[in-house]
Amino acid sequence: MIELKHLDFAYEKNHPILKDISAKFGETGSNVVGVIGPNGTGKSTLFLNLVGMLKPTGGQILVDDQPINYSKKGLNQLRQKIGIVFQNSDQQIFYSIVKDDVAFALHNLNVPEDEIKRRVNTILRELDISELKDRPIQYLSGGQKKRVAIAGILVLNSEWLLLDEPTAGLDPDGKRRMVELIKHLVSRGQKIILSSHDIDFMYEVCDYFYILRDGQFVKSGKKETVFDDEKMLLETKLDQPWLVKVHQKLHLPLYSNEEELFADKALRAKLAKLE
Ligand SMILES: Nc1ncnc2c1ncn2[C@@H]1O[C@H](COP(=O)(O)OP(=O)(O)OP(=O)(O)O)[C@@H](O)[C@H]1O
Repeated sequence: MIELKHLDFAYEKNHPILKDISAKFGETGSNVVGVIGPNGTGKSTLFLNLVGMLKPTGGQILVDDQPINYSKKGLNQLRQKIGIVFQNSDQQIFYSIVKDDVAFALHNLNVPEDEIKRRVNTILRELDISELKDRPIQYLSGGQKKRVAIAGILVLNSEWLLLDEPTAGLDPDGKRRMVELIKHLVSRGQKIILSSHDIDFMYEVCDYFYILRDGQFVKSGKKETVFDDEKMLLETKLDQPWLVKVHQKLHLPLYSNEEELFADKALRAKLAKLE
């Protein structure tokens, strides 16, 4: 579990970005946690605090009940528990060829060569990018680069995966593939914390949400309830997921994804009667 205890963070003195945030990620049994909020409210800053790249200016972060240890050794250990994929995947590319880049962190941890090969091959297969193995990263598409960046983190088998804006720049097909990938990772036990402005994408993949406004969590809850207050969402410059709108305004059941809606036989029968 990742616990935030009265977390404060400021880049500059007297200009707080995160203010007295307390939360327990993983406590509710939710495996996919969404952090949503308007531009510049501190989502990326929060993520960088969670992986120890930024140090809180107040309060603390506990991972499995232990405060983060900011020594080089402590941060290396933390990376094996929490991995992050940045919004801009280019920021975390260290080698020019895919397989070398994915192996980068394992080399740093002195994992034996044959074990590295095995893990890299397994993860590339799992992410459906085996054919990219020997390709130069600079010629890959944005979606392919994103997958390579995710592979480079997953190869560490970390318990938590932080994805900052994973659908940024992806076309509808890339977005669908990202949904599938997240669902696949979750099905094999991966815990994920996500941030994205794409509210329908977030509604589809996350099961628990934290709403961040002006550096504080103003609301948190399960996907079934956290979006029920349209006024509060508008004040926070957020939209309701379209399935929640359909539920509230047309009094249809609350579906958790599009497929559920289109597969609703009772609804289809009612609509057929109207024709
Ligand atoms: N390195 C930095 N130095 C100073 N201020 C920064 C730095 N990085 C971010 N900020 C400021 O901190 C605030 C929060 O930024 P952050 O990137 O965490 O927000 P965000 O919620 O992730 O935004 P977005 O939705 O646009 O990605 C912003 O006002 C931003 O300008």
